[in-house]
Amino acid sequence: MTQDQLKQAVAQAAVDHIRPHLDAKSIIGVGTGSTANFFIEALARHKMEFDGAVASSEATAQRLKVHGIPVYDLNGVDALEFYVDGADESDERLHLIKGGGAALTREKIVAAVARTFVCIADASKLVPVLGRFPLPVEVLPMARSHVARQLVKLGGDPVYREGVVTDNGNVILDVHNLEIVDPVDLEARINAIVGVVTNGLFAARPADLLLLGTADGVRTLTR
Ligand SMILES: O=C[C@H](O)[C@H](O)[C@H](O)COP(=O)(O)O
Repeated sequence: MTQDQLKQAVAQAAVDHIRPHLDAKSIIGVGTGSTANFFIEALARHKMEFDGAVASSEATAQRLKVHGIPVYDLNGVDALEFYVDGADESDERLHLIKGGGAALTREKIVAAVARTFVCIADASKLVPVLGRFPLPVEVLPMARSHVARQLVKLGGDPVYREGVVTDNGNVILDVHNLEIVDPVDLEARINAIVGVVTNGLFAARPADLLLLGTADGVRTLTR
């Protein structure tokens, strides 16, 4: 199976998981990236079964609209039962690294509102210890050098993601070579640096369910 087929399989599994819980008033949180895009395609086939979606990026909002799914502003939404999104890495406890597509801040906000965060990923994303994937940190542009110096003090090698501006008008530092022994602690320490908007560790609020695409089928991991 190709990686895209694995992503398609988990996207379909996520739709199968949430469908029994949908009604005409349901609004679904939708993530960003290639795996989330497969989810949008699969979800669109059932667009008459729910009300609409909240998007974690401008790109996702655009794609949802193209598929005929109404997009709502998160501020007007009281509750989200589900948030479905991919990840760059997950450990067995469903702590994640996200932000390879620079959408981490809005993703973290939508995930915080959702009651259930369903993560969808192909098997290559499951790792024993987080950190092989460089950790994305969204930073206010004027604080870039200051934040980079603080990240070096934490043991990382930050690299400015040239040419990338987030949907929020900020920049990204990708932090290489971090030893992520305690993801919850590191998430909080990086977020405490002045100028950081947020970082791509989803550890204080991990996924609730990981649907993992493997050659033998979709594996379900829970916390
Ligand atoms: O900013 C992007 C997101 O965190 C994505 O969910 C993550 O990068 C995974 O993307 P993909 O499904 O394309 O591997």
